[in-house]
Amino acid sequence: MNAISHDVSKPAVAPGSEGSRLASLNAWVAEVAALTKPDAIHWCDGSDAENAALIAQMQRDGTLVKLNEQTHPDSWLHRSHPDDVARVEHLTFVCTSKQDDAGPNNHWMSPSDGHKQMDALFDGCMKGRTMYVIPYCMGPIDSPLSRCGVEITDSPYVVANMRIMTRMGAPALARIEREGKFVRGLHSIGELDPERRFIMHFPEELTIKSFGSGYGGNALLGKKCHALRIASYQARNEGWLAEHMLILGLENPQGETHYVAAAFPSACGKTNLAMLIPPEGYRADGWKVWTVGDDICWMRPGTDGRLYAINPEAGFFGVAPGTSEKSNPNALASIQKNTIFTNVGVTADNQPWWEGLDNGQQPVTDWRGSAYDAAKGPAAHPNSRFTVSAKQCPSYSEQAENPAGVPISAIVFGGRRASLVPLVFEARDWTHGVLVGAAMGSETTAAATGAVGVMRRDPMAMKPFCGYNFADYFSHWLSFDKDGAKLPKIFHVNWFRKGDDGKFLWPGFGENLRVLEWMIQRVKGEASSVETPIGHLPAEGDLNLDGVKLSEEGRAKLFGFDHAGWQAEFASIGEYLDEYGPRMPQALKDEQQRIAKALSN
Ligand SMILES: Nc1nc2c(ncn2[C@@H]2O[C@H](COP(=O)(O)OP(=O)(O)OP(=O)(O)O)[C@@H](O)[C@H]2O)c(=O)[nH]1
Ligand SMILES: O=C([O-])CC(=O)C(=O)O
Ligand SMILES: [Mn+2]
Repeated sequence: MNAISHDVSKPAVAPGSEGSRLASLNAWVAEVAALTKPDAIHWCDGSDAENAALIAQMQRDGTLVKLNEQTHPDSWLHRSHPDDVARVEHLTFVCTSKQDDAGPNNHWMSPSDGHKQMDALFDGCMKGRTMYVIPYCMGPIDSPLSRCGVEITDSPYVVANMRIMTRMGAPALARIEREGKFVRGLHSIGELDPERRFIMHFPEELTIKSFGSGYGGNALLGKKCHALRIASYQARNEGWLAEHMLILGLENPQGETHYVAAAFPSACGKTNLAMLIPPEGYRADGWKVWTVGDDICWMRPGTDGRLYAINPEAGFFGVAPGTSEKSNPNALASIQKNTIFTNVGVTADNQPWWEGLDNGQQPVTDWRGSAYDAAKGPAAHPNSRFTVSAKQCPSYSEQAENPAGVPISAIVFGGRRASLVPLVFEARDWTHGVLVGAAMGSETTAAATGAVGVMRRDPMAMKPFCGYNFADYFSHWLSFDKDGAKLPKIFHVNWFRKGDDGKFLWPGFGENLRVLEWMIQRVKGEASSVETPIGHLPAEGDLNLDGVKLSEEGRAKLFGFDHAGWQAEFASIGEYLDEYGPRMPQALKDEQQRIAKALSN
C-alpha cells in the first residue's frame, strides 16, 4: 500500500504540524491503538491508489468477489456473514447522563456502563489486523452546514464503502485541522458474533462505539450513527434539523425548480422517489426530477427565513431488490460500474441479480454463495444493497454540491399503510404538520432485523435514528415556527394502500410525480382541496389522473376519508403521545385533541 502506514511501536502521528489542532485526534488514535492492539495503523487519504490496494487485498482474501467486467466494470460482490445483514435496533443504545434525555424511543445505558461494556469488547480486538483511520466530512467539503468525523475501523470493506458514501481522506482531515472538532467513531467487526454486537452512541461526547457488525447502518458510522443519531442531538443544540429524508428538485415545464424533502421509514421508497422519472406525457412536457439526496437531510433556516437543506452523504447505500429498468431506471444506470453489491445473487456469467430486477436473466448462486434453489428463499437477501457514488446518478442535481444548500418548499411524511391512510393529504399549518410527522405509522421492513410487516409508530421515520427524547425532538420541530420563518408546507403520502385482493392500489414509482405536482400547486396556491379533520385532501379532479387506471375501489380508498377509522387512529395517537409523559409538548397534545374532537362529531 503506497499510503502512510504507521508502525504501532511508534506513536501514530497524523499529518499536521507539531501542536496543530490535530493533537486531540492523534491522542485519541494512540489511545484506541493501545486498547485494540492492531498490528498496523493506516491513515486513509482517500486516494485512488489507496482504494485500489484495499480492493486488491479484499479480492485476495475473498471479502470481495469480482463481478463481470464487461457488463459491470470495477464492480464487486460482498457476501456478509449470514447473521449480519441489517441494522440491529435492539442492540443500538443512546448513552446520555440522564436516562430521560434518551427517552422511551431509545435503548439507554449510562455513559460509564456503556464505555465499560464496549471497551471490554474492544480490548485487543485488532490483534493481527490493520487499524484504519478514516477522516471524513458529511456534506460538501466547503459548506458551513457540513460536519466532520473520524471513523477508526478494522474493516477494509468499511473503508471502501466510506470512501463512496462520504467525502473521505485528505480534504476532510484538512477541515478537521482547521475546525479542531469532529465526531469520534470507533468500529470493529470483532468476531461478527451476534451475541457480542452493540452500537452505542454518546451524544454528549460526540462519540460512537460499534462492535461486532460489518453491515452498513451498523458499521459505516458516518451514516445513521453520525449523520442522524449524533447529528440530531447536535442539531437540537445548534438550531437545525438532521432528518431521515430524501431531497429532490422538481423542475416544471417553465423551468422553475422546487425542492422537496421526504421522510419515509427504511425501505419505504426514499431512493425511488428521489430518482423518479416522470411518466411519458409529463416528460414530453418538460418535467424533470433532480436527485439531491436519497436518505439523509440536514436543514437550517437561512437569513430569508426559509429552510435550506444539504445531503450530508456523497453516495447511495440503496436497497437492491425491486430495482429495475421499469421501477428505477436512474438507480439502475447508476450501478453499472464502480459499485459494491452486498448480499445479492449472481448469474451464470457473474452479473449481480436480485428479485424484481426483471432483466430476463436468472440467478445461479444465492447471496450466501450456495447454488440458487427457489425453495430455499430468495437469491438476493431482501435487504441486499448497492453502494455507489451519487455522481454516477444521471439525475444527480448540480445543486447537491452547493455549500448553501437548497431551499425546501415542501416536507413530506409517509409510511407503509395497507389500510386507512389515503394517497395524500396536506397539514393545515406547521403545528399540525409536526403532529402528522409525530403520528406516522409504518409496517416494519427487512432493513432492520426482526419481524417484517408489523405496524409501529415511526415518527418522522426517525424511530431508529433520533439521538434524544422524542418529546424534546417534537418541541424542537415546533420551535421553527417563529416570527420571520417561511416554513415549507407539510404533506403526508401513502404509496402502499392495498385493496381487498391484497395488491397495491396505487401504481407508484414514476406516477408519484402526479402527487408531487399537486403539492407544488398547493404551495403556489394554485390547486384546490377538500378540508377534513385530518387535513386537506385533493378533491376528485384536483390531481391529474389522466392515463392512470384505477378501480372504483382504488379511487374510493386512495382519495376517500374513513371517518370511523380515523377516530380509532386518533385515539391510538393520543395514547402514543401520552407514553412520553409531561415532556411531550402541550401544543402537540392540544392539536391531537382538537382533531380527535372534530372526529367525534
Ligand atoms: N408499491 C410501491 N413500492 C415502492 C414504491 N417506491 C418504492 N417502493 C419499494 O420499496 C422498497 C424500498 O424502497 P427504497 O426507495 O429503496 O427505500 P428507502 O426509503 O430509500 O430505504 P432505506 O435505504 O432503507 O432508508 C423497494 O422494494 C421498492 O421497490 C412505490 O411508489 N410503490
Ligand atoms: O442504515 C442502513 O443500513 C440503510 C438505511 O438507509 C436504513 O436502514 O434506513
Ligand atoms: Mn435509511
